[in-house]
Amino acid sequence: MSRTIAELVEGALRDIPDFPAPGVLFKDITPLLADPTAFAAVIADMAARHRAVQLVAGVEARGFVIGAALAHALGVGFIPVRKAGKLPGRTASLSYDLEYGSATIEVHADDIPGGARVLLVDDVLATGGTAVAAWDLLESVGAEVTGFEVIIELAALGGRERLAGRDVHALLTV
Ligand SMILES: O=P(O)(O)OC[C@H]1O[C@H](OP(=O)(O)OP(=O)(O)O)[C@H](O)[C@@H]1O
Ligand SMILES: Nc1ncnc2[nH]cnc12
Repeated sequence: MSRTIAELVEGALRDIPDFPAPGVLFKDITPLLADPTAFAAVIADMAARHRAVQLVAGVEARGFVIGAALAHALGVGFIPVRKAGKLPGRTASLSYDLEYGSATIEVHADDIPGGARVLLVDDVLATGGTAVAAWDLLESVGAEVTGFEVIIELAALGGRERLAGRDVHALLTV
C-alpha cells in the first residue's frame, strides 16, 4: 500500500532534542529536502489545494525553500517575508514572539498588487506567532491571504488556536 503524505513526511524528518535551546524538540526538515521523492510529494500535495492563488509568500529562512518551490509548481511569483534589516526597498514590518525568542519580519510592499490572493507557507507551525505576524503583515500591505500551508504542526504549542478562523493546513500534526 502506498504511504500517506503524513507518513512520508514523518519518515523523512529528523528530531533533534534541545535545539536551539534546552527543552525544545527541533523538527529538522533538511532530510526531507534532501529526499527528492518526499520533497516533490510535499510540494505536489500543497499545490493541489491552491490552484487559484496569485502569489506564494514564505517566511525566512525555511519558508523560502518550500515557498519558492511551491510558487514555481503553481506558476506564480514568490514573496520573501524576511527577518528585519535585509530588504533594501520600501518595507512594512511587524514584531512577534517565537517558541524560542522573538523576531521582526518585513516585506517589500511594492511587490504585492492590491487585493492579490496570496498563499502563506512555512515548514513548522509551533506557537503560531510567525504565521499570524506574516499573515497580518501581508494584509497590512493590501494582500488577501487565502490560507496557510505548513509541513509540520506542533499541536501542543497551540498555533492552530492562535490562527482560529483562518484556513490552515498541515501535512503532519504531531
Ligand atoms: O509558530 P512559531 O512559534 O512562530 O514558530 C514557527 C517558526 O519558527 C521557525 O523559524 P525560525 O524563526 O526558527 O527561523 P529559520 O527558518 O530561519 O530557522 C519556523 O521555520 C517557523 O517560521
Ligand atoms: N520545535 C521546532 N522545530 C522546528 N522548527 C521550529 N520552529 C518553532 N519551533 C520549532
